Amino acid sequence: MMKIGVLALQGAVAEHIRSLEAAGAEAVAVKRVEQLDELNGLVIPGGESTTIGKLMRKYGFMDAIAAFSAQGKPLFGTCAGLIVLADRIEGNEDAHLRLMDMTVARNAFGRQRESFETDLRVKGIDEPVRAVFIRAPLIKEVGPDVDVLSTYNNEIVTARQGHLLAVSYHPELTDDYSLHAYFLDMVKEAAASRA
Ligand SMILES: NC(=O)CC[C@H](N)C(=O)O
Repeated sequence: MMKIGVLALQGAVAEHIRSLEAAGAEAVAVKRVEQLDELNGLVIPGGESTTIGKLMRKYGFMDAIAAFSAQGKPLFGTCAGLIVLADRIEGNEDAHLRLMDMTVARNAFGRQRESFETDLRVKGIDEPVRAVFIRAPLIKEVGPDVDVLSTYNNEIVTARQGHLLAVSYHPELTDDYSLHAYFLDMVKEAAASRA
């Protein structure tokens, strides 16, 4: 069985663990870099990206996750986790892991629409995906290696670059496990190609 970690420094951790288990994976909360060695994939959850970034630096996760990614092990960033994966953040803010070739805007929906739910069409998933947006970021620009998997009002909200998956919403807050299942497929493929 594939073992997937959820970075547990801040944010929606338990919900991701539940969704990963429902999709058929073994899931664990990750608090120490040593745990990464035993994982096939890692989720970076939603929460507050500045806080997550600070704690990642403090506990040595920046280099450890970069090395994890360099082995081709998949990463899945949701909401704040998407911001953490991005190479560029609008507004002169320092980026964090800089793994995905994209520019993101934080809190991009403004006050009127701080949070809402909708059904999204996601490339590679047959049924519409239930998505909860909470003070969500948007992907403003992507490089040539990034595949856009879904848009909302013509703005990019789901993207994939090889073994890296990013969504601007919270798929873990619904009973729809299709994105976690999609990520689990990415993890299985990556593990098979490393074997
Ligand atoms: N729900 C979320 O993860 C929101 C992300 C948060 N607004 C940030 O910029 O980090």
